[in-house]
Amino acid sequence: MTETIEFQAEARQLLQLMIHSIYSDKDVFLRELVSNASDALDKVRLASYVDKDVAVETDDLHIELVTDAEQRTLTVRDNGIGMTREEVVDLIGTIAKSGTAEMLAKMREAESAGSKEQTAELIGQFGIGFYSSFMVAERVEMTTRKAGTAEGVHWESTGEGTYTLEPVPDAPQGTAITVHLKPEDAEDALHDYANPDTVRRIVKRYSDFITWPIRLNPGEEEGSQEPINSRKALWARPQSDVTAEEYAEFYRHVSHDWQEPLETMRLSAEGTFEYQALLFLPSHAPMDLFMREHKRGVQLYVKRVFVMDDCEALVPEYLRFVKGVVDAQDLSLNVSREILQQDRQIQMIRKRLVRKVLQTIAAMQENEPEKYATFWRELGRAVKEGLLSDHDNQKAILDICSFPSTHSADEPTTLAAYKQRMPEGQDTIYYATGDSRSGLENSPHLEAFRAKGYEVLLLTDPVDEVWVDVVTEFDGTPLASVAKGEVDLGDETETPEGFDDLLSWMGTELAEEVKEVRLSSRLTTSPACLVGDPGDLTPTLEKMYRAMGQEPPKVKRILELNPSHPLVTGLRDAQAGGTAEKDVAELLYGMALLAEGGDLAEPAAFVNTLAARLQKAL
Ligand SMILES: Nc1ncnc2c1ncn2[C@@H]1O[C@H](COP(=O)(O)OP(=O)(O)OP(=O)(O)O)[C@@H](O)[C@H]1O
Repeated sequence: MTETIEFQAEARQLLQLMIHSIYSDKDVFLRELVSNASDALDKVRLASYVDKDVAVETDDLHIELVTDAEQRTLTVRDNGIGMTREEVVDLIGTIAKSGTAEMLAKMREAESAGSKEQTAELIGQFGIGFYSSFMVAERVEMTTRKAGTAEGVHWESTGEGTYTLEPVPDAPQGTAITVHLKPEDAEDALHDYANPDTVRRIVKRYSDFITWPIRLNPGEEEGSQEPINSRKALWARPQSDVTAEEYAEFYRHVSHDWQEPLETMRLSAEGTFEYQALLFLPSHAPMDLFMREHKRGVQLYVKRVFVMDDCEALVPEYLRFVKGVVDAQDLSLNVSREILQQDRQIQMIRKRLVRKVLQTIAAMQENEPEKYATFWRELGRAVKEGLLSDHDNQKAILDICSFPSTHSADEPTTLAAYKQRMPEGQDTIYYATGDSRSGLENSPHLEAFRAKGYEVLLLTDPVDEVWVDVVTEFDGTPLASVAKGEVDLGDETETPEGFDDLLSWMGTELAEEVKEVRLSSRLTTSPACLVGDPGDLTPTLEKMYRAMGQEPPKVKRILELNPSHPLVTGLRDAQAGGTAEKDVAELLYGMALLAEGGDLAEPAAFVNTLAARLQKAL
């Protein structure tokens, strides 16, 4: 009985992109199929270790490639874990990946802008796996049987909207995918994938490191049982033996990222806790970096046997973009994720891995500033989370951070470089936090700092709002917000006198809005600004809480007045003469709020008060 089922909407859109083949390098479809087959073999071996009773065959695990020039087909077969009917529907008929909708939206944008390269780049970042076979196929057939189950299933589709499913009583364990090839088209870089030489070349190029034997046309006379790949685990080979290209291919295999890695790292330890690791930094932020369900972690192997993907225990959250493999010698293959979190050996490996990554970034910063700049632009936002969570490495993380500042419009600065530029008399690193650079640059809080020639860090990432409360100094120099606490810029000017009555009058009039009214030493041109106490929530943080659906505690701030501003001295005199009115105090407060880019609680009331005042002045 054959069933016809529709692809999920996102899957349909992705398939259309494949069929109309926006990706120029079509050979990669074979890499994707071989990569999936290799994963399936890893899984079946693990299943047999974990549960000795399941009826899985693990005798001759391998991948088979069969070409048929007459029928114009290429078949990729594995005797791995296979899929149940439900899994076929869930895994092949739908795309469960986070970020799909976003990626498709971006892709439509790129397409309507006519940028083919950009579309290809997006799809490369996303990774498309099995669907890439539709770049070269008129039709794809798949027969699969889940290891340990009795019945298989046959899947077939032209990629246009629907697929069919049919039970297969006598399917072998694992998955066979037959690609019915489109005609060869040299101009479109569509090679003859029914030609064994072509297939051999592609496997050598893209899949040589796959540890399972890949056999080409094994049943035939000219075919043989000899694998066409060299099967060496890259992380176990001497470093000098492995080429950059081999690393890059392996990176693609473990990360599903089609772009080159930014950095490759090797580490190993001998003795009681023996392990080897091969790690990569990506050259761009993965789609799901800031999504709740993002993946984290590297693959864990035990004595060359794959144990799990995304091993969280090996990588802290803030380094979730690190990809690669850790191969440990003395762990049980049966380990669960929970046990791993407690395992001493894993904790030690994790510690070293973190140090290695931080050192690699530091070296990049020192020796390859452009590469570092790329890294920081793409992934710095995640790294900064470590300032909060990884206390032991806080200093090392601070060292590799760079921040936009008033020093340069486009080049961020490290804290060390900031310190070197500090003029005589400045003993604090100043920063401002907020939504946008331009908002911060124009905020009244910066006035006195600018006047004194003090550089200010302009921190606009959401995470900046949080780590600044935890990190209080860098190399012995305190960090301070320009919008919090009292500032002492070391000026010898005397405290202006005669404002006490004004301050207490305004304090009373604005008691609903602010907790204190005081004179400011941070203003040169604006009449007033709002500041917080050191532990207070900032307005941006308040907004972030609201955006997450939480109502933060109401924080009253402090209104600071510029004693040399005519509006302030005028109001002082009016107050002394008994003619000051509450609405002027409210206007001053509203102006301070607007100047820092804040939102008025009642904009209409503010405008009415302002209009009435202006009328009087005309
Ligand atoms: N040969 C196979 N044997 C068993 N399961 C497979 C096989 N090929 C694909 N699958 C299953 O289908 C899922 C989807 O495969 P697909 O290639 O589309 O994406 P992926 O490999 O998960 O990720 P990516 O798209 O980034 O390559 C896989 O995660 C796997 O569970």
